[in-house]
Amino acid sequence: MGGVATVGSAAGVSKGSATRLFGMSDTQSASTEDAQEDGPHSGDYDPRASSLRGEVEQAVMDELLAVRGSIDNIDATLVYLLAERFKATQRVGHLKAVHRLPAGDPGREAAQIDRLRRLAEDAQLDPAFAEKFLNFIISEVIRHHEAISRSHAAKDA
Ligand SMILES: C=C(O[C@@H]1C=C(C(=O)O)C=C[C@H]1O)C(=O)O
Repeated sequence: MGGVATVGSAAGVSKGSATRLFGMSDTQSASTEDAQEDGPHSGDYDPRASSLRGEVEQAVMDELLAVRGSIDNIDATLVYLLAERFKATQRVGHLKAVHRLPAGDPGREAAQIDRLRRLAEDAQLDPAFAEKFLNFIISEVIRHHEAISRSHAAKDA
């Protein structure tokens, strides 16, 4: 089986979401195909939604909206990255279920947390936050692995 696919190809990134993912301008990403304003599932998302409208000067609002454009790009990227990570961990879950291995691997987790804390320090991110975030994800992964293991055991019964 091949390795984990790249974020874009695996997630089926359209022109609209590529625009957001990689910060391209509309003209950079434009093609002769149908011009798509939004990504595949952005629905009626309003990037200008705010409770501050009318409360702040227009120039401040404009700057806020510009920065929020970057925040939206980053959030979209995070969703695709997390989706890709969960695809990989689901594969681990099936492997563990087939070979009757425990859902969690505390030794691996300790090494990951140690590494991520150091990476966070390098990146000027709060290491305690990085640890909490990883633990949050891992606990969800373990929940998935337990479910995979149960359904695998039920099939055998
Ligand atoms: C994905 C795995 O299963 C669990 C989840 C982990 C993770 O999300 O990184 C790490 C270790 C395990 O507790 C694994 O063992 O590699």
